[in-house]
Amino acid sequence: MSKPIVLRLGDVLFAQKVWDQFEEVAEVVTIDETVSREEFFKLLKDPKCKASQAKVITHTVQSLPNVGKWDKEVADHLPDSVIAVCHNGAGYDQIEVEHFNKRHIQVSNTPKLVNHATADTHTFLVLGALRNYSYGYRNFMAGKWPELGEDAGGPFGHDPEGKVVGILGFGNIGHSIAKRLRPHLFSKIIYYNRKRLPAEEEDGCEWVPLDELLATADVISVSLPLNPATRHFVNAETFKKMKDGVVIVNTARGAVIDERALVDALKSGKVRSAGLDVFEYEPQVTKELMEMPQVLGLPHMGTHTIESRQNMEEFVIANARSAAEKGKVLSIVPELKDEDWVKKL
Ligand SMILES: O=CC(=O)O
Repeated sequence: MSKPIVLRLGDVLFAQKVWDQFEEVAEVVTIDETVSREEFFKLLKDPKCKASQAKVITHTVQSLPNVGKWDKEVADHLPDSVIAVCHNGAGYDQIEVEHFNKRHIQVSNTPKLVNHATADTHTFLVLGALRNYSYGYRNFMAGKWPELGEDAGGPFGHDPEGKVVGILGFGNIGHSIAKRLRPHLFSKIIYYNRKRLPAEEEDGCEWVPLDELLATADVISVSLPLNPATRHFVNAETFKKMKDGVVIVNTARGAVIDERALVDALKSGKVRSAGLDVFEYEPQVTKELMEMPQVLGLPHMGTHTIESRQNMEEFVIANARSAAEKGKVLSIVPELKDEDWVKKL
């Protein structure tokens, strides 16, 4: 019997050994992540290219600049043989799931494995933004300490003790963030999800209505996935409802916050400082945001550790293997879980 064909779109950084093991049971066809969208479509239709008979496709964000979003056009170009797209990442906003749903193609992501690294990054940004480290660091790196004196001109920051943290989006990563923030002695950690969690899943945090979170949190931690319902969830109107001098931290997706409104809120002082790992138009960053000393920024490094990336790559292979061998991925994205065709798999 011939081996199922797995199309790998994108580079392997850490999990080559596991890919090699997978190749004992699957025929892996690699397409370089630099392939253009048109070229990718051509390969999918070319009967001489094994990609045209793929059963499973693995996908990384590295292909995004060239192949672009996985939208209706991509879904429509996939051969009928494809049953699953296995994405490497917890966030899968690059894939418009509804179009794959229509074709009964499963989409999987890599939840949970990113929790620790993302929550560590988040904690760094919360403490750094509270303490105004970005001011001092920028001046320090520019060699201005001698001329600017104490702290190289950085204004005094704030201690976490006694402050309220409000987590927007209390999922896996939100829980990991709460765990890491608790030892820093914030007075209270509150959260907002559309649905309140059962008490035993709240980890000592308290659900509050959205407006109450906005009005009472000293630090707002953004941990919502990006989808049509959460795009610009934080916008000019929500900023108005926040405390004056609030600190905003985002390690989820840039577009959950309206970046233009954030710039205005930082300019007016409504937002005192921000810790940002993600940006609405990344890798482009609004110039004004980049230049503000009250912004502690990172170039989307939330999961940038060897351990996390290795775990994620290996889990993509586990998903692909499960799809190739059993017809069903291990971690189907939540939007598809309750679909009848998925339940029958
Ligand atoms: O941004 C990182 C991820 O989605 O895993």
